[in-house]
Amino acid sequence: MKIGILALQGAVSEHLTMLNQLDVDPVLVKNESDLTGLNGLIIPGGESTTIARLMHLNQLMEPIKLRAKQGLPMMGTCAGLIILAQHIHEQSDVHLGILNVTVSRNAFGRQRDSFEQLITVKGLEEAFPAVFIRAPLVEDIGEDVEVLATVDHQIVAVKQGQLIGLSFHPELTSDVRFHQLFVENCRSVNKNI
Ligand SMILES: NC(=O)CC[C@H](N)C(=O)O
Repeated sequence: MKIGILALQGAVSEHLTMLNQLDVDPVLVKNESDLTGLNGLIIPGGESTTIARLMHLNQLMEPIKLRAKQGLPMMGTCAGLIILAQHIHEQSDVHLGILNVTVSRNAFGRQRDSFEQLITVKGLEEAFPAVFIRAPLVEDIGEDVEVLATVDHQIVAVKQGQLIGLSFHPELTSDVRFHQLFVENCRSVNKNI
């Protein structure tokens, strides 16, 4: 199973460390050719405007959008969630615009810049240590979007079909369960792998 990590800016090596602990072949995605044969794609945290600018520069925006429409599983963490979102609060331009949610950038930041909290996640038996850094919040979700986790009644993890969006950074912990969950998701889509 080949799992790509969009490797333009942000927490790329941290996602790589997580994938190296699982039974998959990680691929650093910098150009369109790196998308060939992928069974899943992770969009890391970092700075969403920078990642988006580099995606345009490297001509990755449209090819990734196309693959999402074809059903390639994707997981966006923090800035990655913003990149996936269909609507961004008080911002007219969106990036991939494929995940049916409205996100608000730096929404927790106004209260607490960064923090770690144990959260309950649908599909995980034990609580997960979620690391939030200038994190976006999911303000609104479409009908087909499932909420996986909340913090103080605010949505911080969602799933819509093959797409997972997280406000926090599972790659900044030593807990590999979210990556495992994503890989299982990729495996169930690519049943012959
Ligand atoms: N840690 C993060 O990925 C922060 C995301 C950042 N606030 C953004 O808007 O892109």
